[in-house]
Parts: sequence; structure tokens; C-alpha cells
Amino acid sequence: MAAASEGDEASSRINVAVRCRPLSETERSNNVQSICRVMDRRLVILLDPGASAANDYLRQDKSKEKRFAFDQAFGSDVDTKTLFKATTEPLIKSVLQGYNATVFAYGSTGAGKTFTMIGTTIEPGIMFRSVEEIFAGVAGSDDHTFTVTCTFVEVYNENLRDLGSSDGKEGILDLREDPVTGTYVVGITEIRAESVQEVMDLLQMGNQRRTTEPTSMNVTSSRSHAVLQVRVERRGNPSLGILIGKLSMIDLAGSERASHTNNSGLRLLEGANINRSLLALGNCINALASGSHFVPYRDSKLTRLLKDSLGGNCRTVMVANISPSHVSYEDTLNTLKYANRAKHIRVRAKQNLVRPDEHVSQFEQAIADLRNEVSILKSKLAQRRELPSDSIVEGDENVLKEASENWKLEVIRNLESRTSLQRSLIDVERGLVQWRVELGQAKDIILHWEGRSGSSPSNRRSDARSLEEWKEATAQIEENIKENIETRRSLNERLQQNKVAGKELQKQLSQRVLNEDLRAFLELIQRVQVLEVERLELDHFWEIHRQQLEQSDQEIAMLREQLRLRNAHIHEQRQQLSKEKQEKMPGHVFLLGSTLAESSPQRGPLRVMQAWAPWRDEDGQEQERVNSGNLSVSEEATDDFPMQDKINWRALEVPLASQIKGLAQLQQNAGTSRLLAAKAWKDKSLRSIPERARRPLALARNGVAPPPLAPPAPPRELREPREPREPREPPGNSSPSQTRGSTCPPLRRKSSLEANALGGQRQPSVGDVRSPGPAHQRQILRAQGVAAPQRQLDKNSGISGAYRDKSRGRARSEHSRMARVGRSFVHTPGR
Ligand SMILES: Nc1ncnc2c1ncn2[C@@H]1O[C@H](COP(=O)(O)OP(=O)(O)OP(=O)(O)O)[C@@H](O)[C@H]1O
Repeated sequence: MAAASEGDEASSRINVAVRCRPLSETERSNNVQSICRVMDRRLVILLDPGASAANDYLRQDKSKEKRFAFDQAFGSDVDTKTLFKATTEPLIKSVLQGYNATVFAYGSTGAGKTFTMIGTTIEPGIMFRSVEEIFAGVAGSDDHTFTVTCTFVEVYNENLRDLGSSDGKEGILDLREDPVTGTYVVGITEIRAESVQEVMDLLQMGNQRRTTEPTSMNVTSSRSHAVLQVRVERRGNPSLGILIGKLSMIDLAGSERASHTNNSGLRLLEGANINRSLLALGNCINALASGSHFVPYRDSKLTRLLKDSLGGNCRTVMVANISPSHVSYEDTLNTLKYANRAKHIRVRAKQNLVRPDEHVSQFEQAIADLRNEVSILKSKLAQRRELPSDSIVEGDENVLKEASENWKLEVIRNLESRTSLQRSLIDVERGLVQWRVELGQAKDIILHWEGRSGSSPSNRRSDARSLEEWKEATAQIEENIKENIETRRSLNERLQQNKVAGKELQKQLSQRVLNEDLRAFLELIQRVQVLEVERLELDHFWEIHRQQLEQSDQEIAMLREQLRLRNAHIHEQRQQLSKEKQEKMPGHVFLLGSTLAESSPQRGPLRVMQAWAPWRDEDGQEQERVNSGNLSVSEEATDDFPMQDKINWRALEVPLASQIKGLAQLQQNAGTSRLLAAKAWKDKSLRSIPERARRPLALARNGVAPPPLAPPAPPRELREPREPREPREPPGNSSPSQTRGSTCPPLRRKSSLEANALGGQRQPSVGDVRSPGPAHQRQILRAQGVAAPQRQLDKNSGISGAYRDKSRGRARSEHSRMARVGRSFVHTPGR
């Protein structure tokens, strides 16, 4: 809190001194020439290293000899003490008077900077002598009390390291600037020194820690800048205030050219950093010397550290160390150029006087500031108190951060848990569906097993397990289902709890996270997570519906299978019934018709069968043939009617029922009940008799007992009569009956061409004696207990006008259009 007030202020230039070291023993032995001359303690002459030959007239005009004049110049014969007294000692007095002062040594590597600043035990450097002088000054003052504190720090690779810490910790320090106290190193060890020896101990310890490495130019080359700062507080009469002086002594690392040092790796990097900071120093010197308003202090740590020493409230001495060696000509020349520029830098040193009255006012100001701060903090605290007790109670940023972080973690945990629960739920649901399917199948198998119902596909599976095993498996499946249901219930409960907790967290967001940006970000994250969970839920429902659909499909397939089995069963039963009926039928049975075989959905193939029983003719002889009625051969031929003796009606198989186009005619011969079946085929392909139709064995192969072979062709007289006859009543001993068969194809109407082909041959008509009248047919059917369709009989009789197509004229009225094929005519002639 100390503030500096201006004391005496004097504008002055930097005091630039040049010190040329002597040639070392090694250099002498290597015949290194000394090219540096110091004249009159001010003039420095740098001889041309190539002009050693006196007779080199060509080079004389191009001589590289340089001359520089400085505030002070010291040759190789001048010791450090003399140098100190001439350059630094005056500063010590200033420091004791409350001024800032800086002494720094600048020069190329091996030029003698460390020797000048730190020195040796035999010949101590400026640092030691300065501290010694300070303590001498302190000791010589009786009316004042002094407090001397020291810090020792190095700048290595652009990092600040504390060389004065007693525990050896050399962490990287930060550099800050205070508008009142100037630049200072944060956290550096300050040693309150009571004697010169303490400072010397600090110097020796720090110097040992300092980073030095042997280079080709210097066996103990300093790779860092070392800064020793001594702060002196002088207290005397309280009314006069406190004088605070600071002396900074800096041993810079040597400027060097990489080509000369042959450095590589880390050494090269160090050199680059050293050069960078020294370049920054050179730029600052140039800017200061030229009076520029902008000085690039911030280009390096070194220039930031030396900011006050170069251009601020400070009296500064720059010692430019040079080597006399002709080998170092370039480096020496550069150093001299820098030093020459630096001497133009002007500084304005001010006495740092802290007065008590100023102190009071400063304290008052500070108290006012603090009060302001307290009131701000109080208002913030009041805001926090409005929050729940478990939220933030202090306006500490760290607390806020922690609260936000905790909230975020809780939300993430909540959502992760929800996702996990959702996944588990999906798994359980899947398992349940699977178990239920398994259970259904197992029960089905058991049912079939117990019922011995034969043809179930599941029976095939039953072969692998016994009934008991299936029952055990069923019990196990039921147990699993129970467990899954219990797990699902528990998961649902936890999921609900999780959702409630999530909503609670959502409500807390505005209270627990105060930073708006962070809040928005966290809300976004939470939304993304929620969407992810919702997606999972949708997947889950989709999966359930898909499984339900699959289950429905399976049920449909099973129902279809059941339907098929039922149809097959009905078919079998019908066949059985038909057989039984036929067995019960007395006498002879003529059956003409067809049955749809086995695959009604495809409507085919169709078997057309004819079955009959022996019947007795007029003479009472039992016959085993079927008459074709009174149709003439020619008529049959022109009508494409398959001749009775050419077709085996018993086993005529056609591929599709829809291909059957035909007529059936029932005729009775006088005195004899006969059955004549006639079909007119529309499908040309069927006009020829299928080969297999001639082989009754085809039916046998299909599980149908082959009927007797087709009877021989009817006698001629039965085909000859063409005369119309009066309708005849059926004989009393005959009781024709009709039962229903299967589907009949529609009537094929004759074309006019076909009709003409019949010529004048007589067509059967309504009055044909061989056609039983509808009344008669109904009577027959009633006698057999079979309902015959009225329309059918009417058509057969030709009464129906709908079937008389006058335009065709030649349509046979006696031809019936059968709505169904497979009609069986049961006739019991001769009984
Ligand atoms: N005035 C001097 N009188 C006698 N010897 C000196 C003098 N100046 C320097 N030397 C010697 O020269 C050598 C190099 O000196 P020093 O280490 O001080 O150089 P430097 O500039 O600090 O080098 P670097 O930058 O590499 O650290 C040392 O052995 C030192 O003793």
C-alpha cells in the first residue's frame, strides 16, 4: 500500500561505462592480439584486427578501427574496486537517499560481465561491493533506521527463477508491474539482511544455482540473466516520512553468435533466448535513445525487469564489458555500438518518499475502497442467500464453478442412468416376447402330443423331446416370464424415479449455475441427452410393435394351417360320407361328375370322375356299361363331344377347373333308366382325351380307388334313334337321385359354324322324351333326400327361357348348363 511521492527529481542520462578485460592466459598462449585501447578513461579505440601488418597499405584506407567515447572507460589494468567507486558507489548514496538505481553489465560472452558484477573472492564484484557500501552507509547513520531486504532471481529461457529460496524450490515466478512501486517479481524470496555476510551468502548460493554451462567461448558461461535487488528503507523523523531506495544489479547473459559458439541442442536454444532478450534490450535502448514514445519493454522478461532501470524512476549505470581479443572484434564492436547508443538514454530519477500524512490519506482512500468492496460483496451475498441452503453461500468464483460442475455431473449421471435403465427395459421386453413365443409353441406341441392330432408341424419338433421334457420346459419358461415381469416392474419404477430426479435437476439449473453462458451450454447438453434417451424409447416401442406384428403374422400362419387342416378334414369326412352313402345306396349307382381336387385356392387340378354300378337292362340282365344315349356319332363328332367309348370318365383329369366348359345331360331310355353324360368341351386342348385319363391308376396313385374301366361302346341301336319321343315317366323301380358335386364351369355356347355343322340333325328339345322333366327330376331328388337346385333342373329341362338363346337357334335345349361340376347322379335302375 505504500505510495511513492516525488522527492527531488533530476533528469539525467544513463551512465555508460566500458570495461575491457585483460587477455586470458589461454588467449595469450594462442597469440590472440589485443585490439582494444582505452584512452583517458573515456575513449575506447577498437583496432582493426586485420591491420597488424604494417606494410598492408591496401587495407590502411579501409581500416576497421573504431573509436568511441563514453562516460567512463576502464582498461584491462583497472580493477573492480576502481570501477565500482567510479560508477556504482555514487548510486549507493542515492539508494540510501530513497532513489532507485540500477547497475547492469552488458557484453558478449566471456567479456567479463560476471567478473564485474559478482567477481571472485579475491576480487569481489559490484554486487558485493554495493551491498558492503549500503551496509556501510546504514552503519554510518545514527539518526535513521534502515531495513535492507534482498532478492536474487535469474531469467532463464524467458522464465523467472528464484535463486534465493532457502528450500531450494525454484519454481517459475511471475513478473508484474505496479504503477507505484514499479516492476516486481511475485512470490520471490525476500531476505532481510542484517549484514554484508548474509548478502554474500545469498549471492554465493544463488550463483551456484544459476545456470551456467561451458561453451567454446567461456568455460563458465552464464546462460541466464541474474538480478540482485537490494531494497533499503530509511526511517528517521516520522514527520519526514520513509525513504525507500532500491538498487538493482544485473549480470546479463552474454550476447553471442551461434556460429562462434558452436552450440547445438539446448545450448543453441538458450543462446537464441539470450539473444532474443538482448535484442529486445537493444531495441529498448534504441527507442529510449531516440526519444521514441513507444519502448518495447514487453518484448522480453529482461526488458520488463529493467523497465524502471532504463527509462523510469532510476539512476542507471551500464557497464559494457568488452574483450580485447581480435577474435571478438565483431562482438566487441556491437557492444560498443550498443553502449554508445545507451549513453543517449535519459532517465528521470525521483526520490521515493513516503510521508505519514500521505499515508493517512492513502489509508483513508483505501478504507473507502474497501467499504465500497464490502458493500458490493454484501449485495452479492444477499443474492446468494436467496438461493437454497445447499446452493452457493459465498460469492466465490470457485464455489460457483464447483456448483456448476456438480450440477453438470449430476445431470450426466442421471441421464446415463436413464439410458442404461431404458436399455435394460428393452432387453427385458425382448426377452419377454421371446419367452412368450416359446411358451406358445411349447404348449401347442404339448396339446398336439396329448391329442395326437398328427399333422401339426410342431409335432416334428416333438420328436426331439419327450412330453415330460416339454412340460418341464414349459414350466421353466413360465418361471422365466415371471422373473422378467418382475424385473420389468422394478426397472419401470427406477425409470420413473430417475425421471423425477431429472426434472428436479432441471429446476435447479437456474439456481445452481449462475453463469448464463454455462447455463445455456448445460441446458443444451441436457437436451441432447434427453433426445438420445427419447430416441431409445422410440426404438423400444418400434421393437415392441415389430414383435407384435411378427407374432400376429405367426398367428395368421397358424390359423391358415388350421384352416387347411380343417378343410382337409372336411374333405376327408365328405369323402367318407359319400362313400358311406354310396355303400348304403341300394342297387346301381351312376356317378357322373367331377370333384375339385385338393387345392381349391388354385382351382385345380380337377378330377372328373364317373362311377357307376351294374344295372339291369330290360331283360333283367345286369349290365356294366354306360350308354351314351341316343346321340348320333356324327352329332357327337360335330359337337366335339368326347365319345363315351373314347373317354374314360372315371379318371379324366384336367389341370384347372376353369377349363371345364361343358354340358351334362341326363337321359333316360324307354323302360330303362340310363344315364347319359355328355360334355362339350370348349377348351380345344381338352378335346383330345388326355392319356392319363385312360389310366385309372392315376387316381389310385392319388389315393382314390380306381373305378371300373370304362364300359364298351353302347349298342348301335342305342345311338341310332333320333326320333323325338314323348316324355316318359321314369320306371317305378328306378329312383334316380342327384347329389351335389363341386364347381361346374360355365356353359359353352355353340358357335353358328358349329351349329351348322350339325346339319339337320335333331337337337334335343324340351319335349325330348329322354329328358326327364323338371318336376320329375325334383321328384327323384326328393326321393333321395337331396335338394336339387330349382334353376338347375329347369335349365336341364330346357324350360328356362334364359337358356334358350333364340338367336343361336341351335342351342340345345336339352343341354343343361351346370352351375357345378361333380354332380353325382345316383341311379338305381331295375330295382
Ligand atoms: N577484469 C578482469 N580481470 C581479470 N580476469 C577477468 C576480467 N574479466 C573477466 N575475466 C575472466 O574472463 C573469464 C570470463 O569472464 P566472465 O565469466 O565474467 O565472462 P562473462 O561475460 O560473464 O561470460 P558469459 O556471458 O559467458 O557468462 C573469466 O575467467 C574471468 O575470470
